[in-house]
Amino acid sequence: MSGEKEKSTVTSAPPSPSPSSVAPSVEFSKGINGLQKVILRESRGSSAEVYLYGGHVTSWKNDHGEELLFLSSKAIFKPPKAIRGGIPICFPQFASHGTLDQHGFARNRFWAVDEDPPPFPTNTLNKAFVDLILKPSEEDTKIWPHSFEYRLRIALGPGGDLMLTSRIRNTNSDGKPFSFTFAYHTYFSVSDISEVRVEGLEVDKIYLSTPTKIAIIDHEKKRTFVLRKDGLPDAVVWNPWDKKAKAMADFGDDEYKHMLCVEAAAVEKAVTLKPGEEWKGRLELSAVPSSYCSGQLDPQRVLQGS
Ligand SMILES: O=P(O)(O)OC[C@H]1O[C@H](O)[C@H](O)[C@@H](O)[C@@H]1O
Repeated sequence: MSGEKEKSTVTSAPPSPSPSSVAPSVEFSKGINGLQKVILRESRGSSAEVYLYGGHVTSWKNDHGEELLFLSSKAIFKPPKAIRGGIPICFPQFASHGTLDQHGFARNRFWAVDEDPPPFPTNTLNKAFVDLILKPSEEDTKIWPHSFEYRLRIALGPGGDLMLTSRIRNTNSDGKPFSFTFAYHTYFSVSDISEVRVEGLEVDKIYLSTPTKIAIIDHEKKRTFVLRKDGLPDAVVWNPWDKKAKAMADFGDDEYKHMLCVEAAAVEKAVTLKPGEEWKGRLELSAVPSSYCSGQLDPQRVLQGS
């Protein structure tokens, strides 16, 4: 990892009361290169780290302290470069499907802590969570001429499940709708890419209308990641493999062996919101002992040229 050492500065109170003896906690501290990060801890020991830069989850550990996400040892924690690994947010554009830079701009903007988010229907008791918000700057509206409020809740459940909920609202005052594509570009940490199966899929493909549950089976680790998604019909599977890995400055030559991106996405059909309308897209990740099997993805139903 590049840059300065991390240092802890501020500790906040837990976000909600907990019936268990050790309450879930939320701690604000300085991470790499002094960038602000939030550490979520759950009572049984699992944890997650979120950088305000990008609204980016960089770490998710189970209650044995094992890292479940891949983060490149060469990740550059310096704007405007997006952090390589963890869970980058691709918004308002996935990949190069549009006029913006690859994957849009949400992943390289500074998000703020949302002090007073509108209520969530879900129960937050016993969860460590943080609410972030992104609003466009004047510069952003020059490249994407729309006004929006993007609220992101990142929560760690009592069993160590990681939940990301995005709520995106059109706040245009000119009466105009806007459309976007989206992905949670999750980098899973795997023992050895040759020992991993995603329901028998190939890499660098966009799978359309997938099941809402996807299993990533790591045979060597005897661990299965279960991805559940809502509001996100598609899934992207990506690994750069050897040649592309060598060409990427922020990625180690051999690191492709230890990562796999499976991305819950809305790509085929852009989401369109009228002023005042809100979209919700949810990702829930859990890591369970193998072997788990969800529904099969259809290798015939892929978006060509992805
Ligand atoms: O290098 P990035 O801009 O982070 O993009 C990384 C990758 O993201 C997606 O998964 C795309 O399908 C890939 O084609 C792309 O290379």
